[in-house]
Amino acid sequence: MPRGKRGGRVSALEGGGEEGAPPAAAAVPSAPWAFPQPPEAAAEQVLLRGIFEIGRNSCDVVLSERTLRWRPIQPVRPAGDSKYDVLHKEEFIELKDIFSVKLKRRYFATQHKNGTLLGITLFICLKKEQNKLKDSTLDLINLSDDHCDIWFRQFRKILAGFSNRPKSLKIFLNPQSHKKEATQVYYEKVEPLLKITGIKTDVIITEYEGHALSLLKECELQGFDGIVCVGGDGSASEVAHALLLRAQKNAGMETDSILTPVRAQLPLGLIPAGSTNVLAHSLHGIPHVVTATLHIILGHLQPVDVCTFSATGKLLRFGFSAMFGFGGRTLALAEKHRWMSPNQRRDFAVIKALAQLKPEDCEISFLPFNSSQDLQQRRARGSPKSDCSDRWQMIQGQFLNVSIMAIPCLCSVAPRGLAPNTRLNNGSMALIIARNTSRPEFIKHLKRYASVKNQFNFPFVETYTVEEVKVYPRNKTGGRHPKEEDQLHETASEESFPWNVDGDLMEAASEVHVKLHPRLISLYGGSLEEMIPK
Ligand SMILES: Nc1ncnc2c1ncn2[C@@H]1O[C@H](COP(=O)(O)OP(=O)(O)OP(=O)(O)O)[C@@H](O)[C@H]1O
Repeated sequence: MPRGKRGGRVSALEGGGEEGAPPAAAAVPSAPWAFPQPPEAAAEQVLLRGIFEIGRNSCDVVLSERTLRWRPIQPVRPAGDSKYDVLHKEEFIELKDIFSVKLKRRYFATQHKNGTLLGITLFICLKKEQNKLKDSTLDLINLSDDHCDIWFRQFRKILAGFSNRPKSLKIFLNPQSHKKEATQVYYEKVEPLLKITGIKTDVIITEYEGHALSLLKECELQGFDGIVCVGGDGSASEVAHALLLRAQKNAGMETDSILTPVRAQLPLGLIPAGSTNVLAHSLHGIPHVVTATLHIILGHLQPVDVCTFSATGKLLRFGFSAMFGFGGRTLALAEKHRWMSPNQRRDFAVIKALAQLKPEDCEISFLPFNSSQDLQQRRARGSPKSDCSDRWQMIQGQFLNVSIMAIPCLCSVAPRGLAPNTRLNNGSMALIIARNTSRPEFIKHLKRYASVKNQFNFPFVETYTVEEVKVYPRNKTGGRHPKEEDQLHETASEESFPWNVDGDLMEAASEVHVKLHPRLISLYGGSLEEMIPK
């Protein structure tokens, strides 16, 4: 039955709603955790049926296995009055969008206990435009204690049945992120929602770079259902790396050389509060604090691909994306000017790196992604490495920038993503290479990221879908002018090259080996495939 005729999804319940906004049912396409259509009422077992006042109408309310439906009770109507059908249409919410229930009471000014019962308040998650989630409430008014008690218990029972929702979270908060607003973001927007839901929290305010990493090596995680990071990409990536490192240690693996790492034991939630929030943006389709919080509360989990970065056979770190060449130098310059505001130092670093634009003489070997089922199965069985040795390809030359990305890397300057053809968990990475070209051509390529045009449609840009990459800078100093040398030393230490790994500076002296590990970590978030492109 078409949804429009059946009725709307809690459209009238948002306390007047947003001005000019269409009803939620019409405006909100289904997300991956939503049924595209409400389940047929007839097919569902009815759990409770009763009368509540909803939005000033006395309603016939039906609670079934998956939905809560209500329809205003109509007086006997003149036959054939079709207006009534439209005015008194059925509305519904899906139970999986409810995240808390409370008894609603009225208290007088001096009263702190035993207020007058008014009914039940449901706390629900609404899907809005552009992948945004919003919290809202639905009041079911009925003054009868017995009536409300039965319904309240039933809602509590339903909520307890969502076993994937976290009950206890360990939270790492970087107070220095962006313009130092992470603390305010957490206490004003995140904590109130966690409190309403009854989620227990242990909040740790990080004191220095690497603090979360060192705490996560040792701290007690028994009893926690997930970890949350409040901050930007640097913090998020540090916590993800720490969680994965801990998982390897717990599994008794040598963390120096990890070929097939084990999965992280706890899921990670990312609350975007930094100057760059590429990870959270890629995960949620939007860098929005309430959306991120609601994904955590509702236990929406996404398995996400992760890379290992190794040099001379030793693990350097886990990460989701990397840039070498222009991207690495820009970050190195920005880090040297930390005293500037985040936006200032980013703009300054981009301009300076462009002014000093230099290609890197490199050899790049890569293993192209092979999606064939046979190969995937052989790999799952742990077949020897030699199986794919003949598939390695090698390119060499002068490269301005090399990007290796396991996730789409959505951000404000590239709303479709730095690697728009990659997904969070498609088992492959994008290798994007910009060969040497003139500065104006390279700038044109960079500017394309912000537009809807294809940023890769340049003769000097090559893209590959890969599983592994080895980047070998051939000669750091050979043939350079002394002045160029000085400029290089401004961006990296003597014998190493700057890499930008998830917005963090990583310096590596020799060949860096990047390998993709499918679905290595679970992050709280929606699936980008199902999200609405901007
Ligand atoms: N109390 C602290 N003081 C200084 N640095 C910290 C502190 N806590 C964490 N850090 C480090 O700050 C770095 C950057 O933080 P984060 O990514 O959260 O913010 P950001 O504003 O996005 O940063 P950036 O300007 O680097 O993009 C992280 O690498 C993190 O380890």
